[in-house]
Amino acid sequence: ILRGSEARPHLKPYMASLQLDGQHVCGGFLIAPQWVLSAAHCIEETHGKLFQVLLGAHSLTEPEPHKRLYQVHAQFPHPGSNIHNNKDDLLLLQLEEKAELNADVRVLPFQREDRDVAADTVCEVAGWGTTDHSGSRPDRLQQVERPVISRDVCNHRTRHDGTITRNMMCTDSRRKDTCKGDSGGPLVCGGVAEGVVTAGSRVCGNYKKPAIYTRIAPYAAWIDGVMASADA
Ligand SMILES: NCc1cccc(Nc2n[nH]c3ncnc(Nc4cccc(O)c4)c23)c1
Repeated sequence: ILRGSEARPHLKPYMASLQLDGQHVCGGFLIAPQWVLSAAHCIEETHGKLFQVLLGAHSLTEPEPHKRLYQVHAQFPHPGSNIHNNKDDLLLLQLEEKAELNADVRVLPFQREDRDVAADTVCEVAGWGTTDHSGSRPDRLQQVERPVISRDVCNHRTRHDGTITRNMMCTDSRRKDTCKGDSGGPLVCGGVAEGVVTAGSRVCGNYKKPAIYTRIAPYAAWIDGVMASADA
């Protein structure tokens, strides 16, 4: 998160840190006791490495009462996702067991009504992603508020030039923005997860490249289907 601020500890109890060999690589969030939603791009280059999910954390290193690392029982990247574009950039992770829910570990509801969030709506996004252009990584969860921009503005020739589909949404990226390691985290508008951070052009903090999110509502049936079909 570029030019945001430290989140109030444990006030975003749905936040997950996806870790490879003990290092934060992506965000994610708890959508059900045994399920975390993140971005499909987050499992690139994970072959053979230990992939774990940290819940209940504010600091990535300090001991905290309800912090716990979960093994991943199964991973379900969306079948339409691929490494060459941002389409269907969603990942469902089934934890080895149901997370113990408490003050620091809570499920976040996601939007099921497939209707665009109005432009200028101020939403918030949090993560342990890089906080500057030199790639500094924070120990404690950061957050930033960002206004939604319309798909038409985001698709302008000088912005994302028509690549933003109706399954995506954008927020203004002038100065304050998401960045490397924030992928997979939720864009929260009015207490509901409306989108999932996708890297897109990977540019951070440049107003000409607005932040892109995969909208969740169009995928509600896929999410429900995977959760229903996976073994208990
Ligand atoms: N703002 C959109 C967005 C959301 C999520 C992730 C991202 N960026 C990135 N995702 N993956 C990456 N791998 C390498 N570099 C990256 N961005 C980067 C790194 C250093 C300086 C800088 O200005 C930008 C990214 C960008």
